[in-house]
Amino acid sequence: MKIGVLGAGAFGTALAVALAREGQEVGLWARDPDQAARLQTERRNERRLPGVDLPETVSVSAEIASVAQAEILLLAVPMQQMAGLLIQHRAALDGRALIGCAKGIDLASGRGPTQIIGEACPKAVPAILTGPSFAADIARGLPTALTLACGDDARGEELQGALSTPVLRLYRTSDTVGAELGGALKNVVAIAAGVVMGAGLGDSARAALMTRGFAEMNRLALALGARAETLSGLSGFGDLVLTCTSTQSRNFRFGHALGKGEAFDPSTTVEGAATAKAVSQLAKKRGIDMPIANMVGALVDRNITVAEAVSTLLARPLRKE
Ligand SMILES: NC(=O)C1=CN([C@@H]2O[C@H](COP(=O)(O)OP(=O)(O)OC[C@H]3O[C@@H](n4cnc5c(N)ncnc54)[C@H](O)[C@@H]3O)[C@@H](O)[C@H]2O)C=CC1
Ligand SMILES: O=C(CO)COP(=O)(O)O
Repeated sequence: MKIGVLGAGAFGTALAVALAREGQEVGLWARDPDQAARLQTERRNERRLPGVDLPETVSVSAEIASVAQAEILLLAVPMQQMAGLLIQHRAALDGRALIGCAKGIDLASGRGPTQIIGEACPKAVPAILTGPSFAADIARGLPTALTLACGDDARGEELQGALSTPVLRLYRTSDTVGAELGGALKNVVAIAAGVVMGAGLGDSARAALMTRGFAEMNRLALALGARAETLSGLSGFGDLVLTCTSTQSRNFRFGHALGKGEAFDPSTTVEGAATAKAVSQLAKKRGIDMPIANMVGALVDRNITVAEAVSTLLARPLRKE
């Protein structure tokens, strides 16, 4: 089955490499014609995925219409760009199996990837691929387990089969809400974990933060219709552990810089920054308590200092676990 990957950043390139290595024919779309031409001739994406060669079965193009002819399309662009991309290229994309790979909530609409896909492309089959997986690990062929969520379970099963490889193991669910909220919310908690470590508060504080962050993730996700077991799976708990404990995570590193009072490269994709604000808005509307997400949103906007954020969290009333 031919696969198209839209977005030639770290994750899109890594997925293209992993699938092509198994003999799949993969079209990779880069919106910038110069970048597409460079990737096609140099066979490397040194900026986003250094040191990894593109297999011969990956063809790179800046023409979305040709890549969009594939049976399965993976959308590997940042969350805040996804709605615009789908609307701009609706004619080429509607009616296809569109698998969102972004981990976030759209700040303008409060929606996650599958809802954004469904609204922009009503005839598409929306799905999401998420779970603990650094692009660099996938590209190196290291073993990785992911969650593929599709509301139509029969289509989900087809996609699971088409996108699994011996080292890329996809588990399947029909709980798209849980899968996308797990991936989005863990990025917010990963920023907070980075802040804790950057500010020198220690491993015990990070463990406490992760645990209370997980409680917060569940609170919002269950209120929005997610299943608890999805949040306890790869897309929630699994990815929370990965991103809160690894310096490979950009969200963690961004938080670490905040905690240390250091600058951070603004061109780096940090999904949890906008998503913290989107989450705070969603939670506020529903009267759900999300103290960690609120703090991360305030820190990102520089409305509060790290010291104030920590003392506010520690001063909350004592309560039952
Ligand atoms: N890098 C990783 O390890 C993983 C990333 N993800 C998710 O994948 C998504 C993308 O992340 P990365 O690839 O890592 O980011 P990245 O920053 O490496 O690449 C993003 C790419 O999207 C392109 N892009 C941005 N707006 C676009 C638009 N409107 N049209 C076309 N292309 C556009 C950029 O040019 C860039 O090539 C994020 O939501 C991230 O959370 C998920 C799992 C792992
Ligand atoms: O989602 C990821 C790993 O599962 C990648 O995390 P970062 O976006 O924080 O680098």
